[in-house]
Amino acid sequence: MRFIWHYLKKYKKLGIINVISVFGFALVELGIPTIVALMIDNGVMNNDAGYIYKMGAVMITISIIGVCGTILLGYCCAKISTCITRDIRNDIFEKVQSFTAYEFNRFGVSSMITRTANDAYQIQIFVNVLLRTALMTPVMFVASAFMTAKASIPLSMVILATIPIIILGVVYVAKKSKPLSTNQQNSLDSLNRISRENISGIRVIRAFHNDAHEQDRFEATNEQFTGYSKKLFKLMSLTSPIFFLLMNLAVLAIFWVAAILIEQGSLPVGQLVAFMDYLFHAMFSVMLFCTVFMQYPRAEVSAKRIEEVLNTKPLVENPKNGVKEGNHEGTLEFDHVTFVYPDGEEAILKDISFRAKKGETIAFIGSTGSGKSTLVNLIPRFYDVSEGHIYIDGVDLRDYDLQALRSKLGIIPQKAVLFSGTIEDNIRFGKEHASEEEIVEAAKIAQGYDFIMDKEQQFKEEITEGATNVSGGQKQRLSIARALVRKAEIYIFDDSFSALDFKTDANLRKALKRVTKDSIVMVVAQRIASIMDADQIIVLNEGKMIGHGTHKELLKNCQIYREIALSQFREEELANE
Ligand SMILES: Nc1ncnc2c1ncn2[C@@H]1O[C@H](COP(=O)(O)OP(=O)(O)OP(=O)(O)O)[C@@H](O)[C@H]1O
Repeated sequence: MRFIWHYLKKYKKLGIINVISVFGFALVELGIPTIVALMIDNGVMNNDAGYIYKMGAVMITISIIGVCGTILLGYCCAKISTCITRDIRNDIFEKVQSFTAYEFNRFGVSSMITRTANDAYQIQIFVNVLLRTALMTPVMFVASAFMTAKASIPLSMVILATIPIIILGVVYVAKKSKPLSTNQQNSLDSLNRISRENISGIRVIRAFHNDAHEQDRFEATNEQFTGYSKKLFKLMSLTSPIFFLLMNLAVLAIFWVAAILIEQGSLPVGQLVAFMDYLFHAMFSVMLFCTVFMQYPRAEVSAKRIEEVLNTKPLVENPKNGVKEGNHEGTLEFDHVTFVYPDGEEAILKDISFRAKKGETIAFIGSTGSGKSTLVNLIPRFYDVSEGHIYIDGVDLRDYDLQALRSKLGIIPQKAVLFSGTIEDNIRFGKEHASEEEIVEAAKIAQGYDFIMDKEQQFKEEITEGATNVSGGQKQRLSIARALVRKAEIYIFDDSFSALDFKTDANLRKALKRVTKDSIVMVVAQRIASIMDADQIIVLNEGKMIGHGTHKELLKNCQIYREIALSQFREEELANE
């Protein structure tokens, strides 16, 4: 409830209008039966047509006020509940932006989507019901209970007897529905995860003939989700008929007592009609309140799941008053860096030290799993070092404002990711206000210009979801162009040349040389040919630097580098270098 209150506070004005319309609505709902009673007892019984017309006019006026109140109430409830859901979604999205891979792994992408969409929607439903009924029902209940007691004390006693039974029933339903709601939301997470995996991995599933297995897996989880949903709906749908049964029994008892009272002459007929109306409102208020109470556990589960995301402290935090610029020398330095993944035990990088300056290309090579990607991922602070320091222009990365730090970098990740939109949009992602010339130049350096011009719409060609209408190499070239357009101080090519053919790779490196004179270029590669021109090459093995030098130096003094080189070139080719 604290969570919902936190968001409700923002909409105070609408909340006040909501409360006023609730009171107006209650006044109208209870005013009509009073007028009907007066009409019957004073007008019909005394044959006074003038009195009936007068009361009829009052009734119409009150009804019009009632309609206006109801419309206003509906408007306020809808506006507040949808705005709150929008705010929650925005907050989740903003929070998720600050997450590192560790937090993503902790929640899972599918669960994060369910929390943003489905859990936020559960809150919307609850807030809507809460504003519409939770405020109205106590008002209606107290007022109609007062009116029923005023109309007839003996008849009111009959209703009083049914209330404890209703309360007990509601508490029982609320207790039962909470674990069911938790299980339902968790199985929805699993269902989304399997759907996601199946849709994105459809080609692999088909290639391995695993369609039937995946179908079974999906059906089992779907069955589980349906099971929990059915139980929950059953529980909810049973409450309504049982409640009406109770209400009808109470009505029966009331008529029985009323018949005796009328016969004794102590209850006028008009009072009975009004009483039945008050009773209906009182009971209906209780029922509506029960609905809020029964929906509360579901909303509570969703609120907890959302709060879990919002209260997560990311491993990497933006420092307050972070440094925006260093000494402008154009240097990058690793100083005795050791790194252990947050959920790991062993160090993946051990005591790494090197220095690079602008205009230089520094390359990293080593067997798979030796820590190359981990090393370059420390520069944009996807993770923080466990020991040691990394400096850019003499400033420790942890002291930089995160946005300022990342704006210095042009990253080309191992797996190229493109977004839906045009080719131009995707390149512009690197620099929002890039001119057309800059975009074309970036595409040319990335060796992407020719294939872009071959497309029907050229730079305006739409990239489909999942970038299925471009090849692996084309995707990679677009992601290189996206990084180049920002004219970064440090470029990080994380095995980005592997999807390119040898000729394109060579042309790209040649073109890069021209435009990266004032930048540091970091290249992670598997192919010696891609890095042999680098100013420094670092050879990694099980997280340790086992070689550091130029291609020629390493051929002479690093056994592992020589072995890698010999696996890709003949001895004579290396000798001719
Ligand atoms: N998020 C993570 N949590 C825990 N361990 C990880 C994580 N990411 C990578 N690792 C481990 O860290 C080690 C180094 O991985 P990394 O991706 O840096 O290697 P690499 O040299 O880039 O390999 P490749 O050439 O195959 O890309 C591997 O043993 C890997 O299993």
